[in-house]
Amino acid sequence: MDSKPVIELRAVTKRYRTDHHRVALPTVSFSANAGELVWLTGPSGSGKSTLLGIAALVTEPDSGEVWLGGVRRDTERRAGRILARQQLVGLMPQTSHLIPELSAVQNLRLSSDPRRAARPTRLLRRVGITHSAHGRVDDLRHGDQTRTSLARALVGDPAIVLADEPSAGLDDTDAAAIFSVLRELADEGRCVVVASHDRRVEHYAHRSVALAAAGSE
Ligand SMILES: Nc1ncnc2c1ncn2[C@@H]1O[C@H](COP(=O)(O)OP(=O)(O)OP(=O)(O)O)[C@@H](O)[C@H]1O
Repeated sequence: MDSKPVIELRAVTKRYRTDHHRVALPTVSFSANAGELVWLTGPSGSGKSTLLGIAALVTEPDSGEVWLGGVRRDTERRAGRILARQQLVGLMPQTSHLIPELSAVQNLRLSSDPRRAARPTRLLRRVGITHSAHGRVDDLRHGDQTRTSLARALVGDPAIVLADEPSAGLDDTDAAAIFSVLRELADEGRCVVVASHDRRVEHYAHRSVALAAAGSE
C-alpha cells in the first residue's frame, strides 16, 4: 500500500459567502491514503459535505492547503483544478442530480470524456444494475438510482472516490451493496472517503474520522 496520503488537507477552513457569520468548517486537517476507506462522521452541520467538497476541488477553502496525489492543488489555476478533479476524483454527491428522463447508461455517458470513460454497462453491472440500465432513471427504485450515482462517480476511473451520505434512505440490502462496492474500490487501491451518519458503514471502514460539532471553534 502507498503510504503517502492521496488526500491531504492541511488546516483548511471555510465560511460560505451567503452565510459568512457562520463557520462551515472550523480549522481541520485530514488525510486519507490509497487502499483505505475512511468513514467521515460528525454531527449534522459539522462540515462533512464541505470537507468532501474541498477534497473534490469543488469548494475553495478560505485558508489552508489542499494536496491531492502529492501535488498542492489550491494554488493551481482554475483550469488546472478542473483537470485534476476530472482526472483524480469521483464524487458521489448527497443529491444525485441524475437526469431523470435519461437512462442510467445515458447519464453515465454524459458525465465524462468518452475517450477516458469506462464502459457504462460494465460499471452499472458492477453496482448491480443490469436489466434496468436502459430505462428512464426516474422509473428506477431509489436504491437503483443510488447505485447509478455510484457508477457515474466511477466513469473516469478515479483514484479518489468521495461519497456523501451514500446510504441515505436505503434499506439494509441496498446499503450493504453500496458499501461493499465502496470497500472493494478501496481494496483495489483507491482512496475512498464516505461522509455519513449511518453506522452501517462502520463494518466496511478501515478507520473513522470525526468532525467536531459546529460552533466549537
Ligand atoms: N452552500 C452553502 N452556503 C451556505 N452555507 C452552507 C452551504 N453548504 C453548507 N452550509 C452550511 O455550512 C455548515 C456545514 O454544512 P455541511 O453540509 O458541510 O455539514 P454536514 O456535516 O455535511 O451536515 P449534514 O450531516 O447535515 O449533511 C452548515 O451550517 C450549513 O448550513
